[in-house]
Amino acid sequence: MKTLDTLRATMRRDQVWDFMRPRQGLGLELDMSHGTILYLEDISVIFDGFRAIDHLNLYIDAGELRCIIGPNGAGKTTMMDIITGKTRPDTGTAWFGQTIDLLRLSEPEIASLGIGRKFQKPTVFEPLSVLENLELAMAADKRVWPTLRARLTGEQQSRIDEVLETIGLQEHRAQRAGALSHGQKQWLEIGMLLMQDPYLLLVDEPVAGMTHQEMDRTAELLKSLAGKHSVVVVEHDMDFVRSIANKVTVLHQGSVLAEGTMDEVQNDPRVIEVYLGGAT
Ligand SMILES: Nc1ncnc2c1ncn2[C@@H]1O[C@H](COP(=O)(O)OP(=O)(O)OP(=O)(O)O)[C@@H](O)[C@H]1O
Repeated sequence: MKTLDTLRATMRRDQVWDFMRPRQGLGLELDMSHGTILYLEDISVIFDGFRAIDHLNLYIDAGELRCIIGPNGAGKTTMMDIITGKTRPDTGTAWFGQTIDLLRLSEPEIASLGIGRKFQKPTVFEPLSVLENLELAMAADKRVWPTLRARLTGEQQSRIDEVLETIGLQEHRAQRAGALSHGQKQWLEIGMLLMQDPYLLLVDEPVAGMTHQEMDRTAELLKSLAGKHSVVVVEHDMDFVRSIANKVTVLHQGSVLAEGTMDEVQNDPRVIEVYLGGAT
């Protein structure tokens, strides 16, 4: 644990761990009794007169795995930014479950409610081992720090083992994160988010730069998370989307152009015209 102490002394936790903060202190309880975890309704975002999001409506079910596709500039990143509180919409509403108004909460508060975000580039701590990275993610909960300093409790150890198995890095637990392949780093970062047991995971272009084998493994991983978590994946790789998606939402010019199974959206003439073209 010496390395962890050194890191704690040098890093600004509020910067690095905002997205991993434990859900505590807000007194807000997620109510998914209607089966929906996220409601974005009539959302618009205007940047310098340009409508990046235009009357967007999007509903995500509890436990579903949703893929969001769309051409460059369609508003996918801006939509994720609204969910996490990074960007405030000019109009519209964003509810987490039945009762939590996301637009009234700060970015760290939203993260602490159990909305985790994985950006495209992996941001693991390269000098630390896989295990230490997961311990650190768990240590985002300050209450765990005194325990970590001594030894992990049985429960904490089992949680780490469970996550290591989910991300398929059991054999690499002692390996330095910097020595992992690109794909393994991405899985480790997903594992770090899982240590916080998020309700909703937002994943941005998870397979960019991956080998085919890594893509297959990532598909399995994301599919295994559905049910236990709601997962929203933004991805350009159509083969990958086809391999994981039940339901696909196509964004275009800041609103939903089409929604349905991969076959439905791929055969939708409007989608073919603005996005897919001959690319599939
Ligand atoms: N801070 C900003 N100021 C001005 N315009 C912005 C800002 N952020 C995004 N935009 C514009 O809003 C539109 C939507 O951008 P966004 O990044 O959400 O699209 P995207 O679907 O994620 O695209 P990509 O697939 O290329 O990542 C784009 O035209 C972009 O240039």
